[in-house]
Amino acid sequence: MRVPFVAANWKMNKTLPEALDFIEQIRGKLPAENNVESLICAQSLFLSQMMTAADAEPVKIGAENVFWEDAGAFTGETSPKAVASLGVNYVLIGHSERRNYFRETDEMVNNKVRAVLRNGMKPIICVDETMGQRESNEKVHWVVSQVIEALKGVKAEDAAKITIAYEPSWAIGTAAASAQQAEDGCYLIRQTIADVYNDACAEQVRILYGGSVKPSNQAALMAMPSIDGVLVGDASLDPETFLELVNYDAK
Ligand SMILES: O=C[C@H](O)COP(=O)(O)O
Repeated sequence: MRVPFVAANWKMNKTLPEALDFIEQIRGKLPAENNVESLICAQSLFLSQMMTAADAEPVKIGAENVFWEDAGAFTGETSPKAVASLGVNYVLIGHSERRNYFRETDEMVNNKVRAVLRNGMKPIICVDETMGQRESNEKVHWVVSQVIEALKGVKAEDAAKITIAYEPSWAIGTAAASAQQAEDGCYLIRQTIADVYNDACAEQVRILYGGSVKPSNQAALMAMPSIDGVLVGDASLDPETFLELVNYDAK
């Protein structure tokens, strides 16, 4: 049984006071984590303070990125080992903004996925798709190849710790994919995991949809059989809206 998952990606937004104020505003209003797992991924520089502030709350705090080496001469990078030492559970890997603006390749994504797992954390692997790729008839679907490449060298027992987010960049910050388009992408990802590993593993992996999710379109998305949750950017920045998203099944 996969627990529904609502994950916020704050991206490069909020100062430390704003982040801590957000935690105060959601305090005591979150669903129990065995009903809906909730997560806020924020800038690494204030993860520690957020972890402390949210310690007694069911919401988890995650990172938006890490480097693939644990330590060394990599000025300005964020060590996965250091992030794990804070007690962080989840790390977003391979977000389309990282792939597009910072030229992260499938190989880098794979290295980061393995670094996150090696340090006892859980990766949320984002796979992208442009409208051009969606409409082309390439033999190997773009989404499929990103999943296969991201999971190279990952053992089946670790694969169950992974979450995959289908985030077509044509739907980020613009108009969301329809629930059926989102379902098609998530279904394809689950089939790919079954092909790479097996059906039991594919049944355990949670698959999220991301791209212009709001309280108004969330229910239709989450009703789809292959969609276990949502990864939310803009709409997650407002505490009241975030509460609506995580308490979607209490409406
Ligand atoms: O990680 C989140 C996605 O980039 C979606 O962002 P958005 O909800 O602002 O479209």
